[in-house]
Amino acid sequence: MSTDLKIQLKDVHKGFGPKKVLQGIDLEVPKGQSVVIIGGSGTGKSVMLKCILGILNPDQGEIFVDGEDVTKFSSRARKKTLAKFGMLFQGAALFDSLPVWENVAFGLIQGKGMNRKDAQEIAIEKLRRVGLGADVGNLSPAELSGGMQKRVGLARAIATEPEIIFFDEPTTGLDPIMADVINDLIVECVKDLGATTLSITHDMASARKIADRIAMLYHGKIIWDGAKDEIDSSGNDHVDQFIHGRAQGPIEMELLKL
Ligand SMILES: Nc1ncnc2c1ncn2[C@@H]1O[C@H](COP(=O)(O)OP(=O)(O)OP(=O)(O)O)[C@@H](O)[C@H]1O
Repeated sequence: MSTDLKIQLKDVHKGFGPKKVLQGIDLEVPKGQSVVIIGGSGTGKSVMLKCILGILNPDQGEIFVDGEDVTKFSSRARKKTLAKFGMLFQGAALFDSLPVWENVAFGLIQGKGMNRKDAQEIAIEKLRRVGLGADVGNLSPAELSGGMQKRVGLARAIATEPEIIFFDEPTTGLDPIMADVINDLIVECVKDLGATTLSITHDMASARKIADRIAMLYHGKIIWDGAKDEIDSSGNDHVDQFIHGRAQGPIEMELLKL
């Protein structure tokens, strides 16, 4: 594998019983690039991310992170690799039992063993980076609006200054303007860090903003992969239907089968 590739999937398959979800995924994410995976509900976007993170084991295929096949890792080696990742989950996934600053500092304290005082300082700096004042640090996540929670989730994702960041539906549940604000922040923070990112979303406005490259997942395979500027002239009917959100077209209604 080329050293310029941060993440590489080769012929990855994953199913659950008779249900085939991933059916030969090939994907390359070069260092410093932001790739967004689009695709309908239930097409396997989350399953793919979980395979890369080692939460799920693929049935077949290889997944390289920095040239190492993570599917063959021991749990200790996997933990080391996970330390390279930051994640912004759908719905921000914050712990209501912890104040905001401690949510942001979680990876620093638990993952890196940093003392609480230093971790708190970094957390407040990261909160500031995403437009939140130090006072927000002492609130409970339950006291925040959805947009603020996403900011906190982003601050947490960048707190350990990871080499790779996964964004899982980063704009879900936000109004279009707040979504755009979060997209801008994501782009800025990723640029600051020089991070490599892999994101999944249904939101084409978000994909267009945060991606260098877009890949579309359909029926277990990447059916189109190109620079984001090429997506409007992809020449692929499935891609066209998806990006224009048309009910009619070659894509079957996956929902009917779920
Ligand atoms: N642990 C599991 N056990 C059984 N089936 C699963 C499991 N995880 C996912 N699936 C199935 O795999 C398929 C793909 O799910 P996945 O969550 O990856 O879809 P997705 O593309 O991320 O969808 P969405 O955009 O709606 O979040 C679904 O049919 C789902 O039911």
